[in-house]
Amino acid sequence: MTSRIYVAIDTPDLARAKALAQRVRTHVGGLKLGLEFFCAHGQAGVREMAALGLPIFLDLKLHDIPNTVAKAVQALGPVEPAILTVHASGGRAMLEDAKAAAPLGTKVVAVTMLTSLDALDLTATGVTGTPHDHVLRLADLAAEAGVDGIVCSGEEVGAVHKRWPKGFLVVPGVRPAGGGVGDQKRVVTPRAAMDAGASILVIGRPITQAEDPDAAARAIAATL
Ligand SMILES: O=c1ccn([C@@H]2O[C@H](COP(=O)(O)O)[C@@H](O)[C@H]2O)c(=O)[nH]1
Repeated sequence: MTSRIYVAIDTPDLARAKALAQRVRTHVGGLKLGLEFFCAHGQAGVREMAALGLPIFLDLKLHDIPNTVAKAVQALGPVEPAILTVHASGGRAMLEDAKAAAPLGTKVVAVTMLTSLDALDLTATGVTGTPHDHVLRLADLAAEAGVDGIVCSGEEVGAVHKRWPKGFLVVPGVRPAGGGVGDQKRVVTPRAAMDAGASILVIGRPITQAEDPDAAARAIAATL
């Protein structure tokens, strides 16, 4: 069975990105490339990573007015990522236009509340209510707009899965039991996220910063 782990290759170093991907490829289902990689290497870099033969998750978290996001999604069309992120808080029209502009085979998923934020951070941005409520509100908006799914933490994924059983639910901010959390605040274990209904997990540093990334990926995969 294909692994549900997408490894976050967060580095501006193309050679290191390729080497990491090659080391862990038998234990992961795809490669997640984010802002750090894309700002350094753009679409040419994405193509080089895609040539390794694993699905590409392009995590650019697009967030702008509908026309600008739609044009950006269109411009990304040639790389045909398997998954592409936009921010749910961009609003319904932006989400609809992003989905309409994406290639047919690309899942557009909407980031709800970053896993690096907690309740205090949310309040500080002027949003009232709990992270749970906020994520569910944005998940409903994403479903109504017709995108394929959302990104949320493992703390909310169970509730979202109940409301949107067919939604493609992406969970980052996962950490093996006892592992360092770094800048992540809403964290669960990989197993807990899968049990709650995650479609895929995004895992970066617990694999890429490990002394032996291959062994780390294998150990995490064995818990699923
Ligand atoms: O809410 C979000 C959305 C995206 N991410 C991304 O996932 C990885 C997580 O990396 P770790 O090293 O496992 O913390 C990273 O690329 C983020 O940009 C997220 O963490 N939270």
